[in-house]
Amino acid sequence: ANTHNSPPSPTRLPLLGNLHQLGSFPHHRLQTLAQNYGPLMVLHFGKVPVLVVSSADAAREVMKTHDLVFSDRPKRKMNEVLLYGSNDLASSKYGEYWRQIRSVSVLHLLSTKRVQSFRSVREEETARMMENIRECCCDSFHLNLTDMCAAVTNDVTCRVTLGRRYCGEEGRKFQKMFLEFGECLGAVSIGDYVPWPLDEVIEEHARNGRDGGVDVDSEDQSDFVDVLLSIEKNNTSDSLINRTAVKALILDMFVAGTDTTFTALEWIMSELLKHSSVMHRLQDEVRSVVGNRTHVTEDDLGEMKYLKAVIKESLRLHPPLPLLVPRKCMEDVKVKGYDIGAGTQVLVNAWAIGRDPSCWDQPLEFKPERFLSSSIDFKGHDFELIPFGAGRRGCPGVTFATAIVEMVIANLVHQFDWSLPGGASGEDLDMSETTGLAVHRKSPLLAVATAYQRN
Ligand code: HEM
Repeated sequence: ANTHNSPPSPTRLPLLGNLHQLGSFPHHRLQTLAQNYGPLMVLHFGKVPVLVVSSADAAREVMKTHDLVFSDRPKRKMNEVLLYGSNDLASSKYGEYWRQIRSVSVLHLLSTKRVQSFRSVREEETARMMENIRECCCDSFHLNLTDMCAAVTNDVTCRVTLGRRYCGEEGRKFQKMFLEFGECLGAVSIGDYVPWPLDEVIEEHARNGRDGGVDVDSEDQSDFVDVLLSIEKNNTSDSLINRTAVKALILDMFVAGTDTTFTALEWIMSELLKHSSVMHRLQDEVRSVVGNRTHVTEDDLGEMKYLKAVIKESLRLHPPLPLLVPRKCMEDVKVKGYDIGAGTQVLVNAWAIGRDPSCWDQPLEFKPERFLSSSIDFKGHDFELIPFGAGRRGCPGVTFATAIVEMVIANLVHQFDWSLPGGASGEDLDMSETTGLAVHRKSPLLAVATAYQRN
């Protein structure tokens, strides 16, 4: 007898499968489909079966109970071409190579200790951003906060990974490259290899002779290229960290880290501009912690409970990667009584889970207060809030990202009062989303800053 028990599936077309049902905002359509078919359903993208996970409970089954089985990533043609043949961390298949580069990242690049060692970089780049705003904030000048958030994220990432900022002509070269790179990742096919100035950067580091001479465990401020070259040079025979792995890992920091972090900043500022009472409560907290000093330092952040609640609430409603990063099932497995076959791809709809009325009271309201009396966090233990994923493949950059986000937001609301151009009311702010891997605001966030006068 056939005992195979597949999750429910919407009817599909012979060739497209369910692809035609996804529309421009797959996370929205998949939420609607899940309301009819349940928190575990199987769609077909062409011929490929895709398990779509849409509740906290089902996400826990996939990313905790059966995490190992679901720790692979689907192979994407684009990654083979662009990301040094899937040698990067995010798209690497589950196995020994992934284990080694993951452990290098977690221990040496993204650890709490390493993130703390770059405190002065975040402080300087945040100060530079505030200075730029101060220069513009006269006569109701409209700032493009979207661009400014992108710039600060990019500058911090450049300094931490490559050792310096890239501005002017050089900066444009980098920016153009990332732009092309992003477009290619979304495209169906590309003709040629994307030119990549990373070779030059690595050569420069090697010429300066720091490779091999860095204590990879120390708290000194070696950039990621230095650390990785050291690890490469001091290789043991079973190490798989070669020059290609070094490049792929550096690239990962930009591809996985910058667009996501800057998206988070952009949505947080949007929600604050939309909800002036939340903005004022946050400003009260930040200004009372900082007292008479001119700016927020990282030491102040620990006391800012409401700031952390604002960030959580924004990531709940606007996870930068609404469907996380696809996973792949490595062997046949039973999940909540359903049979899932090896090779099935997996999408977790973190966006829908963050808005699920069975987890959240008034789910569509922006109410950071809900987190003040709750221990729910986004570190991958509470499955109703998983903007960073969870488990073995969960985001290793959480500490790195939150350090930037807290610092930038705290300073933005401490040093300035904010309003919308033309005195528009927050309710009128357009919150439309773009389509794409990371979901941005459709229109850039324009705002007017007024320097805050301490008395
Ligand atoms: C707000 C900012 C960020 C968000 C929302 C975010 C989100 C995510 C998500 C959803 C995943 C997939 C998790 C899973 O499959 O369970 C991921 C993976 C990853 N993230 Fe992040 N991320 C952010 C910032 C960063 C930063 C700053 C870095 C590095 C500097 C980073 C590096 C990575 C890497 C390397 C992976 C792949 C891990 C693996 O496959 O083993 N992320 N991130």
